[in-house]
Amino acid sequence: MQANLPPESLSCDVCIIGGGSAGLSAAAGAAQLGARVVLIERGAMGGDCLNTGCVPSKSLIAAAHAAHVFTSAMAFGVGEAIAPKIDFEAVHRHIHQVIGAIAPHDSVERFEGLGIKVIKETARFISPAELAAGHYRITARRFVIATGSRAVVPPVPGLGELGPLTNESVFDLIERPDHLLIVGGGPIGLEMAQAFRRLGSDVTMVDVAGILPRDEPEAVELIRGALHDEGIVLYEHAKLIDPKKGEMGVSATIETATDRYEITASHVLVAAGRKANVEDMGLELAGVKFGPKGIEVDGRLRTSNPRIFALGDVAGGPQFTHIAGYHAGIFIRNAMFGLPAKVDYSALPWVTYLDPEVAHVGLTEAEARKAQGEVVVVVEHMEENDRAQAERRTEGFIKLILTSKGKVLGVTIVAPHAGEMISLWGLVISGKVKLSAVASMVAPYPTLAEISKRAASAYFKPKLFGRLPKAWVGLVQKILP
Ligand SMILES: Cc1cc2nc3c(=O)[nH]c(=O)nc-3n(C[C@H](O)[C@H](O)[C@H](O)COP(=O)(O)OP(=O)(O)OC[C@H]3O[C@@H](n4cnc5c(N)ncnc54)[C@H](O)[C@@H]3O)c2cc1C
Ligand SMILES: NC(=O)c1ccc[n+]([C@@H]2O[C@H](COP(=O)([O-])OP(=O)(O)OC[C@H]3O[C@@H](n4cnc5c(N)ncnc54)[C@H](O)[C@@H]3O)[C@@H](O)[C@H]2O)c1
Repeated sequence: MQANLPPESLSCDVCIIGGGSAGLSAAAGAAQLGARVVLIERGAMGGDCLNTGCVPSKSLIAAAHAAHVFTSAMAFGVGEAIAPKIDFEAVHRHIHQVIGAIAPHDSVERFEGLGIKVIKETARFISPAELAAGHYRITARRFVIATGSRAVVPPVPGLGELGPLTNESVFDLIERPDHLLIVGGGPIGLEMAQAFRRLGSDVTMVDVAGILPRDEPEAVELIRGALHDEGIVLYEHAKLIDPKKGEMGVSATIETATDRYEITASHVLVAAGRKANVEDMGLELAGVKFGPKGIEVDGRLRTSNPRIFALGDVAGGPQFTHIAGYHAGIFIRNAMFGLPAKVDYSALPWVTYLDPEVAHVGLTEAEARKAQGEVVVVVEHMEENDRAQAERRTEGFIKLILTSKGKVLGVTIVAPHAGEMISLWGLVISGKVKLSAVASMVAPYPTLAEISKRAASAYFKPKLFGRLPKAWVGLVQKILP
């Protein structure tokens, strides 16, 4: 913060608010194309993903996976049934070492090295074409709002007063919670539930609706069972009532359609959805419209002020780091190359990093039926996959949603490393690759990824081994010497 300095005017081609995944990608792209770029970030460079989101959560999950190996190795004849000793301070150190290892990539120094002026201040529009950040007054040909989102504390009386953990504080814990109560069963809540459970915490989760509402019901069912088997207590379609500080930490009532449960927990984590960061930014002065979901944008990510774009979580669409990067690409094509590029989410992938992972791309069966009417569904189970058998991980499946002509509309995979396997299907959808290409590819044996070839082949099986091919083969065999 540079206090009491006289106002300094800056003029640039692109001024970006927010140094998270969206803002950093847009800044790097524009600067490398020769634009004069100013980037304003009030907090830590890297935003949520690096500091309080993807990176710490996946690091915690990696620690939890290591712990789980101890208790699951017996099935292979390895070890004995003992819970591993968890040094939670060392887990915390591991998480922050990983953040530290990635941080230079998102650092002020790296971006200054690209010729970008980085200002560590809070930005606020003062007119449709000017903003203030500290003592700077900045005018730009184009502005980008990439201010991200934050956790919502739902309006449950008493919950806010508890000062619950959110993604901003949970990775700062240096002591393992004895009993973690998680409010919200979306991807954040579930990933944290399994990770903390595997590291030895008791975990109770409550969701007003059902868990993972955007995923295929079969995937949700499988995950529900897996979490239950690991000892996570899950209340769905349930209400949290009257949480308050008690002797054990926090006490509360959970009410389902049929029962009421009194619970106590040592810590509460809120993971009940996100709110776009739109406040106190002078958006009204800039003529930028916004609503409860975030800033209103058109297909080219332009706001109601055509000089100003909104990217990433703040733009009210899907909230993923890869979408923030994708948005930055759309901005670059529009603002730098003058191309009318529009967002297209038809090949949008997402992965929930549970064990097994739940990976999806494109439409779900319900969405496809709504959009297309009739669809063809192919399901192949991991039981049929030799590698899954060898690794004793046969619980998952792949589900393809196809048109009657075999065009791929959507795919879900539930399996270890499903997130690594889903990219193939993203390419199939976005590149309009034929299903027959997947069916005829040579997949290395034995890999979990063979399940994709198997599912694609299953679609052609009735045609391949049907009456006509048989008749043809019969004829050819008569002719062949
Ligand atoms: C626990 C958790 C786990 C996640 N895991 C995954 C995952 O595995 N995979 C995935 O794809 N996504 C994941 N996400 C989502 C992902 O983190 C976000 O979608 C992504 O970080 C959004 O990037 P962004 O640039 O839009 O916003 P952010 O990263 O939030 O960046 C916005 C930046 O703007 C700054 N800012 C805000 N207002 C101002 C202002 N007025 N002036 C100056 N600066 C300002 C903020 O300080 C912040 O640094 C996860 C999120 C959470 C919370
Ligand atoms: N693996 C990933 O890619 C990943 C991981 C974490 C987060 N994210 C991103 O972050 C976003 C936010 O995640 P999230 O899990 O916070 O939100 P979410 O909106 O996905 O899920 C929130 C859940 O909280 C429940 N809920 C809402 N109010 C409640 C209340 N009063 N009591 C109990 N439950 C309540 C909802 O029913 C819902 O199931 C996701 O949409 C995703 O885009 C991605």
